[in-house]
Amino acid sequence: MPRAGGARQAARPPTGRATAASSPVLTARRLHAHYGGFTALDGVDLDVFPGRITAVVGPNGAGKSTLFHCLAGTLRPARGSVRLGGRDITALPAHARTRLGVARTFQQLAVFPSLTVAENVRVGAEQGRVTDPGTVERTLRLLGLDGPVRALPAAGLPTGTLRRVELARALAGAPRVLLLDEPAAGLDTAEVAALTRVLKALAADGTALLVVEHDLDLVAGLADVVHVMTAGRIVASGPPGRVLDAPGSAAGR
Ligand SMILES: Nc1ncnc2c1ncn2[C@@H]1O[C@H](COP(=O)(O)OP(=O)(O)OP(=O)(O)O)[C@@H](O)[C@H]1O
Repeated sequence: MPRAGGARQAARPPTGRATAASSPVLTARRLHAHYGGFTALDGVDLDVFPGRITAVVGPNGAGKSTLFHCLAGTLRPARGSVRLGGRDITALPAHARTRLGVARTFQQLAVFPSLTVAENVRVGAEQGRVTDPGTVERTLRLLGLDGPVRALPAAGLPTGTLRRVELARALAGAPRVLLLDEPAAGLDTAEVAALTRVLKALAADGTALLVVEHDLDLVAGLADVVHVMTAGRIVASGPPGRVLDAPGSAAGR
């Protein structure tokens, strides 16, 4: 992945346009979710700010994916609310949230194998908040997909490239909020470094990012604020240096 232009060197504190945006764009309040009799989310509050990278970490089974699904609209919480800007979107399905500017990537890659790279990205543009052909080209360039690879079918491309295609697809609709589920899964060290630069550049440009990630070193180098989940609750929040390295941290670094 090529260097993204304008990437910030440091993620903290937010700079540029982001500084003025002090109110959260996406908020979750008192979210509860159950699977049968099992409580997976037990009153989660979360704020996602424009121009910042917010990370959620925690041990297996903590409820991270359940929270992610509630934000993306693929799971309805039993109680609590999700708001985008001032609007209550708790009852809106995923595609309606995408239209309003909440884009996501998937832990299991989700691209159309028979479509080319550029066609996949165009699909994302059509599903998003803004349909602007220029956005597709800009996004392909940002992710280093504007060379010959743009005309190749997605089927058979390496994981690192497909992760970029998926990210490009999510970005092509010019989202206000980008939800990333394990974005570094399957990437090598160089690809993770390149991904980090792209995500920081997006945040510097004002996008709100939420990352659910197992790789705590990536989170340490990426996030402005980290929330640690355990047993369906957020048990610690703060800058990565404070939260991840705290003695006995539930983040487990
Ligand atoms: N569809 C389901 N049916 C029943 N239980 C589920 C279901 N999905 C998740 N759970 C349970 O809910 C709890 C939270 O799961 P969740 O996947 O949200 O955790 P997680 O923090 O994302 O874990 P991981 O890091 O392993 O992905 C776990 O105990 C899990 O077994």
